[in-house]
Amino acid sequence: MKNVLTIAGSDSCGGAGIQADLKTFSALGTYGMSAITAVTAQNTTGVFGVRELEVEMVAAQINCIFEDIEVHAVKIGMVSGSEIIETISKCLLENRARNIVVDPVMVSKSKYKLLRPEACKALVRVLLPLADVVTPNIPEAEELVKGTIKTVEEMKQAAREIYGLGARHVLVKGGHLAGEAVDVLYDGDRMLLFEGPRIATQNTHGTGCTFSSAIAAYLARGYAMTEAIGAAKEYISTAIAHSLALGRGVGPTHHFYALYKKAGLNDD
Ligand SMILES: Nc1ncnc2c1ncn2[C@@H]1O[C@H](COP(=O)(O)OP(=O)(O)OP(=O)(O)O)[C@@H](O)[C@H]1O
Ligand SMILES: Cc1ncc(CO)c(N)n1
Repeated sequence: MKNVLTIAGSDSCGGAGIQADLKTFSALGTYGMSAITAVTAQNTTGVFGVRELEVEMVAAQINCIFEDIEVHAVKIGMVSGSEIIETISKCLLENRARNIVVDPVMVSKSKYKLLRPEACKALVRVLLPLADVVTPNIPEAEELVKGTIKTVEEMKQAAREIYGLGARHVLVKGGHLAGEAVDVLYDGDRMLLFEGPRIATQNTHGTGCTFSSAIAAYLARGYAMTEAIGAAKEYISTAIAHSLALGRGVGPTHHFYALYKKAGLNDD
């Protein structure tokens, strides 16, 4: 069994954050562990409150895990503020963490700020150099390059610029553009496209969390980066294709579709 750690925020409605990450780890045959950075009161219609954890508690969670259990990959999601960012970096360096996937979570689909605006610089300076891959969506990539992105060509240009900030691979996700769901990967040398059909659904709560966790799970299982992203793209596409119309807003993706079908269960 390969073990994967998520360092992220809790989403009370279970569609994004820690909860999406752990479901993804399980669905992909890995053992999931978590260090919670913040608790959000959240449902499919929005985010209604956030409480950050004390940095000592964030550090204690991470250190406890590394002291006791081998960690084959780490996914970093919502980090909330600069102090938490510095703490995570220190812990991961001290514990020689490997296969680090950084999802630079900034704003929720419902437009709530999940990263303090002043913490963006710390995220770039401290977390990007640790990242084997960083996975910004279009608004996050726009914030990182301080420009607008409307085409795949502009996604490629942004990937080049973000690579210059220190991550070993940059995956700019095209979920927020119209047309096919195209993601662009740059490794400092090659530019690769990962294409999937755009699925007509409003239920895309937690797609970014799920995708980055799937990449971490496949890296933990020993896949090379390009193969891990390809397999994760297939996983997120299936999870979106069978997403759940839960709640009154943007519903979550379906992590266990194949298992449900095998067990003869219905989504209702
Ligand atoms: N409607 C869709 N159909 C098919 N693929 C999609 C759709 N929406 C997003 N994707 C894909 O899902 C993955 C996650 O990308 P997306 O840009 O949605 O992440 P995100 O905005 O970070 O999500 P989050 O809501 O968790 O912040 C990417 O591979 C993207 O191409
Ligand atoms: C806790 C949490 N992390 C990430 C996201 C992604 O948007 C979210 N909605 N909530």
